[in-house]
Amino acid sequence: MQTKQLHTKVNKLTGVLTIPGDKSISHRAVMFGSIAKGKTTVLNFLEGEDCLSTIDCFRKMGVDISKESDSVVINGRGFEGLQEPTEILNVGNSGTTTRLLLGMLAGTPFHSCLIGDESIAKRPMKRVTNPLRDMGAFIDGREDGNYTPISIRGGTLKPIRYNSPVASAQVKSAILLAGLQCEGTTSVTEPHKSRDHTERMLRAFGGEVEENGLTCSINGGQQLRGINIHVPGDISSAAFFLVAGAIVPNSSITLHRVGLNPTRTGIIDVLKEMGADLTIENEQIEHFEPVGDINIKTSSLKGIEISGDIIPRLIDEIPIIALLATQASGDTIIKDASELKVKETNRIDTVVTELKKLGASIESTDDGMIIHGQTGKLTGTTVDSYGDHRIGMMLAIAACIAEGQMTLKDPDAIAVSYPMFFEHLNSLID
Ligand SMILES: O=C(O)C1=C[C@@H](OP(=O)(O)O)[C@@H](O)[C@H](O)C1
Ligand SMILES: C=C(OP(=O)(O)O)C(=O)O
Repeated sequence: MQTKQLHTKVNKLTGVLTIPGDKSISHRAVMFGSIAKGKTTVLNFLEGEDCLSTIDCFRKMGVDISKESDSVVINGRGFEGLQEPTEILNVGNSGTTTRLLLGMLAGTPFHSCLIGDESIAKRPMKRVTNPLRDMGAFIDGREDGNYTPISIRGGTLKPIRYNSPVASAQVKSAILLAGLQCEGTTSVTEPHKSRDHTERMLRAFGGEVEENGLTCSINGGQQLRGINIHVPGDISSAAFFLVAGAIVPNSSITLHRVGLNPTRTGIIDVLKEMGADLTIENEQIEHFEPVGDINIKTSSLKGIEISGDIIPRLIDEIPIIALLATQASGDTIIKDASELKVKETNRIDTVVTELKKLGASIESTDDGMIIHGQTGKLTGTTVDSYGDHRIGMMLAIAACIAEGQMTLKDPDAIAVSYPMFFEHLNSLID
């Protein structure tokens, strides 16, 4: 197992960063580009391992995808251009690849088999395989199609009206992508609004999707056309530096061209409510997603409650929010977040275990955690990412305010979403 010595107790973090491309949007750009007709050019594509897994899967289905100096170019030939893969499709560590791909393959007239890494093999897939079976796909896998390896043979699909028990963009997107391949109207209703990148991108590719409150509907048989996309910086990656800027003394960090899609900006709302010194400039819509520049300075913070509708808007940021809360006065209570248990790790357990090792006062609850802020200094020790990129990055930011030495096990996991993370962090350290 690889380990990395982390920078501890840094004096300040200052500088400007351009955050790498959004992971959710990069996945979708390759997927929609593959099922559209014509050329799609993607600028600022995230070269993280998860998105590379998506490219690899579509190449195995015969899609011509090339990497140019500053872009990825996809020559789409429509759904009918996808070919039966002769090899297993390896989704790596990526839940988004697995679930959206299953939605696409639900209607393709061939067989495919999906495998991934150890973490993917533990993530529940029935949330998509059940509704896709109801639509007419033939699916098998471990525990009746709940876990990879999963094999799928596309069928002649019929539309459904699906009431999703979870607010999940992966579930919503999988069903909409299957709905695109059947006659009639398919709709998905979710308990809270999840990220809407699929809906925005479908429209940008010339498709139509209706949104009515918490329900999204799509008509089958639409033909998408290739487009040019400039992927915004990933707010989920920016979050690590937003928190770092707020908690490291004497800091001021500016992040350029960060995606500010309202279904993703829960982290900004939380930082502001906790009292962070944060400003946003140059807000504009680029292509079909809002972007802007964010500045954050060392801040005096107070604990808050985070629950309900905001949870899907910051679900991937909860590990770094937990660290933020250790530096705030009073308690921060995170509720309604049991989805954390089915991410790359059980993020309630891994966050609480690792922050406790550093001396934080934090406890897990059934659907979240309670953090008692400012109860003492964090002290360096050996910590573990458990192969989860977001846990690894949270711990590297924790090191910046910890005393003593700190070693991170399995730092390479970070390349899943942010291969340049340590270069970017080092560039801000005095
Ligand atoms: O659709 C997407 O791109 C994603 C949706 C979220 O998952 P869920 O749909 O499971 O909430 C998120 O946690 C994941 O990182 C990316
Ligand atoms: C949960 C995540 O991604 P995925 O579901 O695509 O593995 C994440 O990036 O935090």
